[in-house]
Amino acid sequence: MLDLGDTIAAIATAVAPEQGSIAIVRLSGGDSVKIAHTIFHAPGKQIWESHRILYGYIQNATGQTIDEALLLLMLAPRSYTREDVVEFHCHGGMMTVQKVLNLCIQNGARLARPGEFTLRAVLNGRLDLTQAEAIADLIGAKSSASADNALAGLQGKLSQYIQKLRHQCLDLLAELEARIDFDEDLVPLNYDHIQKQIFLLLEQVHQLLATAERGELLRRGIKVAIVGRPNVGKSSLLNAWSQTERAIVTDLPGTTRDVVDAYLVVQGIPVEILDTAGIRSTDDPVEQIGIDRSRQAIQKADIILWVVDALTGWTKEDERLYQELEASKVIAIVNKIDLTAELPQISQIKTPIIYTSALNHTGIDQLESVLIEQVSQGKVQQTNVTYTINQRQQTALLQVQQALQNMQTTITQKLPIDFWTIDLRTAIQALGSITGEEITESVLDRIFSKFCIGK
Ligand SMILES: Nc1nc2c(c(=O)[nH]1)N(C=O)[C@@H](CNc1ccc(C(=O)N[C@@H](CCC(=O)O)C(=O)O)cc1)CN2
Ligand SMILES: Nc1nc2c(ncn2[C@@H]2O[C@H](COP(=O)(O)OP(=O)(O)OP(=O)(O)O)[C@@H](O)[C@H]2O)c(=O)[nH]1
Ligand SMILES: [K+]
Ligand SMILES: [Mg+2]
Repeated sequence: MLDLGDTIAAIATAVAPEQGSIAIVRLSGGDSVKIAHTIFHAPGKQIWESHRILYGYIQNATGQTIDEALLLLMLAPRSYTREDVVEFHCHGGMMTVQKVLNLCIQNGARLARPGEFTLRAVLNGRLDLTQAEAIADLIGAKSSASADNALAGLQGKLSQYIQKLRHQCLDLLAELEARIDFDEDLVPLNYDHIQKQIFLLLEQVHQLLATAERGELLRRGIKVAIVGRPNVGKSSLLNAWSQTERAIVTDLPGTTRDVVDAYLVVQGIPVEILDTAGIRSTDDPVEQIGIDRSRQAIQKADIILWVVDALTGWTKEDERLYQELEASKVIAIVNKIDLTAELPQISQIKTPIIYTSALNHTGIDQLESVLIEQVSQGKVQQTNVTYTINQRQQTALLQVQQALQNMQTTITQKLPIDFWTIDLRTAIQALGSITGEEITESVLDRIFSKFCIGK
């Protein structure tokens, strides 16, 4: 399944027509250098040494030149995968890299699966699992804060913390096992001291678990749908907020037909905003499809901005549609406050209310802070740690927490030490699964299948 003996090949850079002045094809494995010698011709007296760049031509079997290129050689173990790695730095675009990749395959390499270079880096001990997961996060980062967060993971901050916890558990296990084997020769166990140690371990686990929510927000971001009756200023709000002219604005109700999206970053969290067609009953089949899409956007969104016009306020129709929504997901927006000195009071709803003028760009700051408050709902705790855990790591840490809590009970009930160690071993195993010290192939598959090809 892992096929570590193969030499793998992939395009390591993004492939797009007429884009990317340089593109990289990468080889890793025992035959990399042999394949490189076959297809790459370096004129003159250039030396094939590790961490050197060679200049030359990539040629096919008939001697035809495919590209003028640079070759970077990184010999085992001084490479990303710790295997022999060869990179061809070719011309960009679509055709050349594809031809060079094919040439590598014809000469004995196999196409790499998604994440397979990084998988090899893990299996060869250069990265642990948390670092590999951080690499996928770094590539996928949509805000500077999420990139910083991923980089902290890549630099091993999270894995050091987990290793420290695991070693504390292992030390405790050793102490307990010594009692099982040579009870008579040792001083009696100090129960209070052991309970204290477990308490401290649990506190650290709790600290880590508290980062999960923010981690999820940073990685995944949030989706916000702007909805409401026609002409209340939904598209104007999208434009004002994103400081673009993404959406068409006119004074005609029913202007927006399709869902229009814009992307921005709020307090480090990537936010996708969806502007939707105004909801009303209509005979126009095109408008009706747009309204169906508004309803789909409502389903997909984490937060719904329900916009009303300050002049008309909260109408019966608003009330009817609002009843269909999940109130905890809604923020009410009273827009066009520049048109009236008397702001409508909306007493019917428990949802937060923000007053804006898309025309004058007012109320946007307040909208942002209420939005972040709403999505985190106090669950995003500010801790002094820079890294965050992902869902897989959270699941494992919850197992650790459960096992340590079980152990507390076992001790309180004065059960024999053998029972304590069972719980402790469970905790140790779960901690090991986070960094990859104790891991199964199916877990590896699940993690690396989410990677892009060439990484
Ligand atoms: N062209 C290119 N750029 C790249 C990568 C790459 O693989 N190729 N990387 C891929 O992710 C990242 C850099 N990561 C790398 C990590 C380690 C080694 C490496 O050769 N390490 C050896 C040698 C170190 C040394 O000589 O001191 C080692 O650690 O033993 C290379 C790249 C980002 N940029
Ligand atoms: N005075 C004032 N006018 C606004 C404001 N926001 C929007 N408008 C105007 O209201 C009209 C409708 O704005 P849109 O942004 O197209 O409204 P919409 O909700 O997207 O409309 P549909 O897509 O048709 O549902 C336009 O003439 C806007 O210029 C505001 O804050 N103040
Ligand atoms: K409109
Ligand atoms: Mg609109």
